[in-house]
Amino acid sequence: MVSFWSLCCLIGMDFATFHILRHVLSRYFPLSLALAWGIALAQLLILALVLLAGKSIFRGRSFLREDKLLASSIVSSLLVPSCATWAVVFMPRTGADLLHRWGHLDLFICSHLITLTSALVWHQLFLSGEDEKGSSASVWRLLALLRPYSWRFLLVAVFLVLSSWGEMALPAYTGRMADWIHNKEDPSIFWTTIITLALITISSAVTEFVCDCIFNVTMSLVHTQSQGKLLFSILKQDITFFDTVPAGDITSRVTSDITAMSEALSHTLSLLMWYAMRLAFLFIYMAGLSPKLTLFTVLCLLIITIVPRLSGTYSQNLAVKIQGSLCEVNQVAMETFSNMKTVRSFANEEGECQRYEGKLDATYQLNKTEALAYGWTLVANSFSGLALKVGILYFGGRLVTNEEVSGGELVSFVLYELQFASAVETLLRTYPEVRKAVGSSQKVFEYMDRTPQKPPPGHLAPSILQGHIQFQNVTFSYPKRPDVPALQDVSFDIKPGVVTALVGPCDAGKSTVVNLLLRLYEPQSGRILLDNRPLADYENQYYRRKVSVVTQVPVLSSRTIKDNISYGLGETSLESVQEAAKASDAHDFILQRPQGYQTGAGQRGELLSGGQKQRVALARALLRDPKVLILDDATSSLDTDTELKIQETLYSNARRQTVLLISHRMNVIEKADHILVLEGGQIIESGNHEQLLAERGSYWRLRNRQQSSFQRGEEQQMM
Ligand SMILES: Nc1ncnc2c1ncn2[C@@H]1O[C@H](COP(=O)(O)OP(=O)(O)OP(=O)(O)O)[C@@H](O)[C@H]1O
Repeated sequence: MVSFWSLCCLIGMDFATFHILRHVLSRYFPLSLALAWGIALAQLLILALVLLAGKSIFRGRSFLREDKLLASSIVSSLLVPSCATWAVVFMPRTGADLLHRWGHLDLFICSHLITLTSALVWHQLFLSGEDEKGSSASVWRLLALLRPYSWRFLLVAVFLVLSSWGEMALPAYTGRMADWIHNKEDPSIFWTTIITLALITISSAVTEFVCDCIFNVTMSLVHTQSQGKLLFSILKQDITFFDTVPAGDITSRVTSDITAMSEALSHTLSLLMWYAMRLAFLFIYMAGLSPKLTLFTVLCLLIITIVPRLSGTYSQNLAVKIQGSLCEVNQVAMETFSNMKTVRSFANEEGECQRYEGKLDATYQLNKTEALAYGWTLVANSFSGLALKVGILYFGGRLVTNEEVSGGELVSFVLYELQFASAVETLLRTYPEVRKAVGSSQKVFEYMDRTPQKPPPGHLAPSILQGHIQFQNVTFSYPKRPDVPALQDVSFDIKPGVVTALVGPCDAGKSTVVNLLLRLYEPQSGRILLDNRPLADYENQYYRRKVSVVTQVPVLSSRTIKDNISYGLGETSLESVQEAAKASDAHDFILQRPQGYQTGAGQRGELLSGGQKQRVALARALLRDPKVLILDDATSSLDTDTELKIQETLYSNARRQTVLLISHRMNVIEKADHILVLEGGQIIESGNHEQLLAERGSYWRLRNRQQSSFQRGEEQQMM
């Protein structure tokens, strides 16, 4: 909206320019239409120049910045000359009178009031401005959700028309009864009227029932489908999205936002439909009875709809803020529950409670403001509705006394008017809810419309894969830390069918290599090839089957151990699961459980120890018989014996599989066929164990450091 001060300035400038121009020009020219147009155009030119100058001088500030002021200047400058021209052509006396009064204060105020009212009505009917464009776009997006069910809504519309039409019967027949009583007509008319009225009322109730049923069933279908669609859109996002958007935020969108959106949509849509249809019928019937009174009603209606529009914008902004605040509350709760052991071990339950209460308090403050805003909206709406009723009754009363309508018609009209006013009131009350639904839907649509930032899916799925991996000048930084490269110009080969070890101090970038190999992220520059083809060329499912990873802290889910091992493979035989478990040395401990492979692993695998989880995860990777097996510190929780057993399996397998081994334990690394040393995101050494020791470089230092700390530990134990 144009700011108050900008408007005051415009009116002031308008007044000043008009009077100066009139004073100067009327000295030389007689008062005529030509002079009026001359002054108006000169005035418009000056105002436009001042507005343009103000816009460039006060760039970035709201003062005098709005383009809408130009439209207002055009209307206010040209209004009187245009009216005078029309009047001179069609009503010469009025035209002369208008020209004569031109420049007087009353006409000046009147012309500006007309400009202001037109601007308000224009603003009311045709949304403009950036925010509002956004909301109207969301309203269309909301309605687009209903498009697949168009035929159902067509049916709803048919029943709606029938039922609303039936509702018009009561006032019409009441009017007829009033005329019948007044004129003492034939008694049979009384019974005919009553029976017809009863039949129409019953039919209207039945059609309303059918309409309600179809509508509610359709809306719950819309809700379910939108929820599924939203979850699907989120799941297909790139990992960067999950890195940057807090989990609480995402959960909030899938649960509370979409529910709020659907509920508001179904509730407000049904109200809007019913009352809009009723209004249409009431308008037709009222216009049939008294066009004058109907015109008066509609004009009043246009003016009072400005109130909900203003409060609706405020409610919408508040709704967005409340949703954001709720997300933060959820985020704190989720973070606390998922780190419960850490919270307990640092005895920080009270601290977490305080953090949660702090976030809740912010939400409470916003809710309080929302409650006040809602209360104010209700008061403003009922006040405007009441003003409309009083106005209509006053104007209607005058029509009766002027005998422009009959007694029965007046009764019908008053009944229609009351229904009309209550329908308007309901629509006004519904309006902030529409804005609230739009507020909730904006974020939901933001997620639904988000295009994942990943390369298009590949289709390569060769029957024979060597498992040769090449990193060629790869540079990568995480989206959360775009300025700090985790890998810098890294190039190396992982030869097929051999065990390659990646070693380096903490934060060297070892897990980042794994993340890139898993295609969780895309490098900013350089290429990663598998059998000389970029990773993105491979079909996703194929790639996930051929490249398997076991991480240091494997994530298991709350299903049986067998199902955890065969995760993502569908129906798998127990024999093949057992074979994989034997290879990862998990078979024995699984059989010791009362239910063997059917034992539940607990939520996130909490019923298993760290070492057991690692062995189950290793079995899960081995079951897929991948061509490339990546072990990212995957045996760190195992004892030496178990680790040795697993190593034997890997090395015996090595002729068939490419293995990338990442470990901090040098005794695990030294047996690898090829060793890469990574430091500060760069490959600084490569070769086999003996070659690297001979170089006496970083690898040599790492090994010595580990050996001396190991010896120190043993000495301390012996003391
Ligand atoms: N998701 C992430 N977002 C932002 N930065 C990250 C992310 N993951 C890792 N990093 C940063 O990238 C760098 C390399 O981390 P990476 O986990 O690859 O090292 P690492 O060699 O595997 O370490 P460690 O041996 O301790 O596991 C570190 O500086 C780390 O802080």
